[in-house]
Amino acid sequence: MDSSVTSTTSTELTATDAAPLIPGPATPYQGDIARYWDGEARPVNLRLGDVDGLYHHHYGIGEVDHSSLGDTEDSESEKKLIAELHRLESAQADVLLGHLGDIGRDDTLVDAGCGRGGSMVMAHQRFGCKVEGVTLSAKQADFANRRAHELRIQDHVRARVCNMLSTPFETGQAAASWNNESSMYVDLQDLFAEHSRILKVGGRYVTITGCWNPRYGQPSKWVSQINAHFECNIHSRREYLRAMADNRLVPQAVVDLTPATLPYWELRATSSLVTGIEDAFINSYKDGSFQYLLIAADRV
Ligand SMILES: C[S@@+](CC[C@H](N)C(=O)[O-])C[C@H]1O[C@@H](n2cnc3c(N)ncnc32)[C@H](O)[C@@H]1O
Ligand SMILES: CC(C)=CCC/C(C)=C/COP(=O)(O)OP(=O)(O)O
Ligand SMILES: [Mg+2]
Repeated sequence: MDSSVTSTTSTELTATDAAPLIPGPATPYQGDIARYWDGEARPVNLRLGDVDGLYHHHYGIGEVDHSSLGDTEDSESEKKLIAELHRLESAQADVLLGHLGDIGRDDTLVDAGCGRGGSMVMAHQRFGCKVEGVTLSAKQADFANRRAHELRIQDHVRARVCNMLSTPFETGQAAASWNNESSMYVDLQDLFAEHSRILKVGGRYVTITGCWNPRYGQPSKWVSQINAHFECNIHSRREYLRAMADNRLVPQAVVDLTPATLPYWELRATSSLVTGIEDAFINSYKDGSFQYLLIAADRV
């Protein structure tokens, strides 16, 4: 499924009718990121998504339900472990959506860096509203739109190939917007300026992100390893708060999800679907150099 590497170039992203063509990546870096996600087909993402059709590219939170895993190693063990990892990833999205505030059916939400669209589907199922997503990857946008069609929610859930720093949304159009593990690919001042523009006054912005901890001093070797693995640039916690303050986004909740995500990583490290990045997350969360953070902010 979806395993081929795209043949498009950085300047000519293609899209289907469902994912209308928007001008290509603004920078060569964005072209690299578009190619990265166009070519991504890791079993740890596809097999988890196959559990119930919600395809996530983010990590999990919450206690592991050991009773769901069974006591003995048998042919079903791996299936149970995959289902449990997926449950924890969906729980993460649930927590993010729970911080969006009161959302009505007539509202529009924006998912910046929407991936294959799992969070968008969950948002629509929860609020009944429109959800607009943007991703640099034409493959991801097509995938998300295909899922929306299969679920017959294509009138409410739509992904587009688009740079989240320059979106087609009207000023003040969004009741709420979010980045779920997608803010480490962009400059935060530019990102929050765009969220601030598209959010209505009184609207809510939420991010769940990995950030380096200023108390550690500088990005640790584990943080550098995660950056290299995903071609991203993890920001510090301080940078998030400063860039929000500069762009009329006032934190209403800052939640350290690090203790809540460790069980997910420790379980994932025992699975056959490991990708090799598990130790970097576990070690950096444990030595305090890296944090898994939720920030919910009011647009004032
Ligand atoms: C780790 S995935 C997260 C996907 C999704 N938020 C989720 O939780 O499943 C990162 C996403 O950010 C997107 N992204 C990175 N830079 C972007 C940019 N400048 N504009 C739009 N999307 C971007 C990628 O295309 C990818 O979909
Ligand atoms: C918290 C941080 C720093 C996240 C970096 C962004 C990222 C790649 C998220 C997970 O994507 P994925 O679900 O495709 O990754 P994996 O294949 O490892 O599950
Ligand atoms: Mg994943």
